[in-house]
Amino acid sequence: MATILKHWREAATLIIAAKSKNIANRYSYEILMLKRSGKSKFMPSLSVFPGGVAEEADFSPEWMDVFSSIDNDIWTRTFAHFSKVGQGPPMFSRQRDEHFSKIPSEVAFRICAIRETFEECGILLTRSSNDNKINLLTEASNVSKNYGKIGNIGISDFEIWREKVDKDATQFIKMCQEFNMVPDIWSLTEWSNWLTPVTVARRSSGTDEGSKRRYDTAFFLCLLDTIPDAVHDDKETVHLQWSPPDELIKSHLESKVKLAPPQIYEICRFLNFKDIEELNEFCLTRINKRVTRNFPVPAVCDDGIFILYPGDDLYPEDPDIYGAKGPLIISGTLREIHQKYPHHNRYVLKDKESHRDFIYDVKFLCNVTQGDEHVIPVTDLSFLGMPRARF
Ligand SMILES: CC(C)(COP(=O)(O)O)[C@@H](O)C(=O)NCCC(=O)NCCSC(=O)CCC(=O)O
Ligand SMILES: Nc1ncnc2c1ncn2[C@@H]1O[C@H](COP(=O)(O)O)[C@@H](OP(=O)(O)O)[C@H]1O
Ligand SMILES: [Mg+2]
Repeated sequence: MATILKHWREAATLIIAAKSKNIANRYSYEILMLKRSGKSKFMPSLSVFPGGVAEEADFSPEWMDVFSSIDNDIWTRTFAHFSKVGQGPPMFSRQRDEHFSKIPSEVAFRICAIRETFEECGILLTRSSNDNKINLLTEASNVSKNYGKIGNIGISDFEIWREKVDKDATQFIKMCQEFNMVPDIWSLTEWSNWLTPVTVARRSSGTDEGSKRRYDTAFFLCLLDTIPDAVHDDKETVHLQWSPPDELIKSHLESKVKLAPPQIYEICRFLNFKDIEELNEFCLTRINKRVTRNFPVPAVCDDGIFILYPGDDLYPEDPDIYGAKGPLIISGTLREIHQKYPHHNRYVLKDKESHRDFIYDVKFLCNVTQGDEHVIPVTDLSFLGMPRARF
């Protein structure tokens, strides 16, 4: 069914925000980050949300039976909801082989995100038939909380199944059958979608055959009412941390944590929500909304390099997603360009004057909403003691 396409691979990632015990924090929740191994071919040593490449097993028609055996009525309504929720970005709406189209891709990529999270950090987001009420996405008016549910399979089975699922994704179906449970797809909000830029893929693969190192990634968000036990796998991931969004950004700016632009962009969106309950309410407003794909377009100007995102005045009408054309060249200095084209959704990577990466918030400029009505990232980090953006 080709989750490995000609130009990129399809993947899913899960942002987990859990209610914090530390009431002294400015933000009432903490976000889970996993540091990737230095041996990883893609984004080595960077901190990311748990996630990875989609497998055929995530799209298996066997999931139909697994879900309907838990609660046929809820599965029927959930299936109906996802089948008519509106056209999402291409990775959700594209045609697949019939065998892999039996469950909606909105369900399959949620299964992928939940499976990868279980493999990489041991958080198991599942519901069993004993969990009396599944909050139905389709009945938003009746739902006031959409927090995730952690499954319990007993300590002795836990690591055995984690290992099995890591080796073979079809084992996730077997595990759900064995313990009479289903992935808690209902608690995952579709949050964003990022397609890796061509230049990044070329850099990390070392060749022009960058398709293995490009990902069309569905980002989901799951809220938890308490911080669960979690341990990194010590293979693909070497460190695990929970941090409030402001501390994560601060750590990044102080070079204590290395983050890539998509993760920075997403964490800066969270800076809009101080309380996890505000975040929950925002998620409930997005139940019937779809995200648009974020395809970053690098641009070179007289004194620097920056990345353009959709909605920016300079974002191309027909972005070069296959990398056939050269880099976008824009004449003028960064300062001139920021003033001449005032609708910003851009990230300044380098300025030639200082011959180093920008630090502080001046890096990241966003003052436009995108087509999907999502919140925009907070870019003025002066409340963290960082200098204000200047041009
Ligand atoms: C796709 C992943 C979940 C990792 O998959 P794996 O199988 O290796 O575990 C993860 O990489 C991910 O979350 N990707 C989505 C974001 C992405 O593609 N990042 C690339 C960042 S680089 C960038 O945006 C431009 C910056 C630059 O240096 O030019
Ligand atoms: N011990 C380890 N150290 C570094 N990378 C590892 C690893 N074990 C697995 N991986 C890499 O993690 C990726 C699988 O991640 P996921 O399951 O999240 O999709 C694979 O990358 P490639 O797909 O680039 O080969 C695999 O090579
Ligand atoms: Mg991974």
